[in-house]
Amino acid sequence: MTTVVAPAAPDVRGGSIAIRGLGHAFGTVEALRDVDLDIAAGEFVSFVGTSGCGKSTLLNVIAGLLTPTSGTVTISGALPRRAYITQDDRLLAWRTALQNVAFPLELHGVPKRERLERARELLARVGLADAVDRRPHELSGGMRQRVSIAQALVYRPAVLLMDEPFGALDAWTREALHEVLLDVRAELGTTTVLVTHDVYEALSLSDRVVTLAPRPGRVLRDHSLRDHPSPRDLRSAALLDLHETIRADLGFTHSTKDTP
Ligand SMILES: Nc1ncnc2c1ncn2[C@@H]1O[C@H](COP(=O)(O)OP(=O)(O)OP(=O)(O)O)[C@@H](O)[C@H]1O
Repeated sequence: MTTVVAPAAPDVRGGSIAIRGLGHAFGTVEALRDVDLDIAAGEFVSFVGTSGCGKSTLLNVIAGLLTPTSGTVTISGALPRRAYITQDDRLLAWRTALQNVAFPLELHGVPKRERLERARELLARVGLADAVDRRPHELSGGMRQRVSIAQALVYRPAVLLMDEPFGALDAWTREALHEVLLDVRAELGTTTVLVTHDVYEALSLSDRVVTLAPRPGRVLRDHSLRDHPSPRDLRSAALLDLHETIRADLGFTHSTKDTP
């Protein structure tokens, strides 16, 4: 799903996110408790944690789709443009890939020629230049997900929220999309929050990896990767050590280094 929330001045770059004393309960299920987190404008932060620890709930609160039971989320900028990508695409079945990608621009009155040009450019970046005229049912799951990613990026979001966007993709497509994401982020200064189960993915993309503890979900640790500039060698001793530390945060006791 891709939601574009609000238009903003064209020069908006990034948007900082301040989370204070955040808690959320679904009835008797306490999903989040006392989450305090600051994400700077332009920063790339990943949330990792075991299944059910509250990652999606936290992202949904940041997206404004859920009202927290307690605490606040403040995103800087008057009306920062936010885009949200989940694992399931929500493309419009009767529209071509090009028309789907152009759709957020259409909603905000961007002239037709410009919106189609931008949509075409984004589709080319995600490797779908040859599929612009196909409708969703004529695309594979991975291709549909790439259309969703292009649709999220076409609007040049100040804040990009992603919930397992690459989970269903093959390794090559995933790697290619990582590069697109890093390039777009470098160009636009987009503040990016990624929920992922893949610790390597988090380590290769992020400025910070935040681990969450379950029941109730809360911030366990906040690991900075500022000292590891991109592109990163995930086989370097320092990153393998950090991978182990994050696994230990999540309660895994067997080291991947022990695996023959
Ligand atoms: N709509 C809902 N109603 C009731 N409980 C919910 C609802 N959504 C989430 N929960 C519960 O809140 C907790 C956190 O769920 P959430 O989906 O945020 O976890 P997650 O870390 O994203 O999990 P996963 O990695 O498996 O996607 C879980 O115990 C879940 O069962």
